[in-house]
Amino acid sequence: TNGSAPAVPSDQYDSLYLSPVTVGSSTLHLDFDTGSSDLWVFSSLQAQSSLVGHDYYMVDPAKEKQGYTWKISYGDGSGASGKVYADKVVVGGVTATAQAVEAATAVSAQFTQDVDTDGLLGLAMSTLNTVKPQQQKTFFDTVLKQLAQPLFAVDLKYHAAGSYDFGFIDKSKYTGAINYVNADTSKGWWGVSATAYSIGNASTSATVSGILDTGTTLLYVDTPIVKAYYAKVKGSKMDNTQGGYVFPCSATLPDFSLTIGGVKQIVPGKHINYSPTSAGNCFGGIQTNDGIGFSILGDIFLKSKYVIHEMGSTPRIGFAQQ
Ligand SMILES: O[C@H]1CN[C@@H](c2nc(-c3ccc(C(F)(F)F)cc3)no2)C1
Repeated sequence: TNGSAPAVPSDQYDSLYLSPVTVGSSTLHLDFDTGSSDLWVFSSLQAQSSLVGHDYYMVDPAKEKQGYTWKISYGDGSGASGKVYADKVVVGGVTATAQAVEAATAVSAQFTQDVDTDGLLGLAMSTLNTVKPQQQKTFFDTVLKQLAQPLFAVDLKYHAAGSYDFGFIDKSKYTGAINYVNADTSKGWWGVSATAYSIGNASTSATVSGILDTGTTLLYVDTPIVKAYYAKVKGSKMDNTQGGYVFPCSATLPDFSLTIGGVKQIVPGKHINYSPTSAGNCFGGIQTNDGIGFSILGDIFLKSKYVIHEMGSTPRIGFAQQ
């Protein structure tokens, strides 16, 4: 079976995208994350006070994987931990009958406060799964053999609902050719590399290696590239209080592109105005990766494309223009 689930922006800035998932007998709204590999949910194991505003998984003790635990932390210091159950998970009509469901016993304040997010569904390689004593499969790995094609396609949109397709490529969601490159999955992520970047009409040769990450809001690249970009934005500055580059909301933002597989993957300038700040200017969608040594191609990069993640004998990534 194949299937498709909507990806709905959680707020007016596309901070994250939420998709409906049936877990056991509950329907939750999860953040599909191609940068991690745990399917974890808010659950009835938590204190009632932590569940206010959230949908949550009613655990069935008979389905517990006795002695299994999980604990995960994310780039921003948020995180969660808990116990593991084997239960039915349905995404867009695609059913995993005994999927490892990681039920939270504790979640960080950032998650408790984000009342729209009821958990995450990881879509990176299962080698990054945090369950002990035995690593568990992602939803995608669990359903892989029942899919017509071993792939899922990501169609995140700018200030609009998009979708995640499982097992098929939807021709109505893109124009032009799909440009495929091999994926570097050796570190557990969907890794790609670019041979150049461009700011407006000016192109610069550079090696930009990065991971595709639907769970990260912005586009994080090496500092010299960030500086070169905002040098083209009048009135922009690095604002440490706001935690990144900001600019006047009226500024005209140049397009940015990364050349992947010989094809320029363009991020429209409009997408790079992420949100207004509390200080009356606007926060950039391109920010520095703080020298972590690789780029994070998050939603700002992804939301103008249809991106196919194919787990064939050689993992590939296909880019097409929305
Ligand atoms: O680890 C990397 C894998 N992908 C990135 C990711 N980060 C989150 C996240 C979602 C929601 C929240 C909160 F609700 F604000 F707490 C925090 C982090 N989801 O994927 C980082």
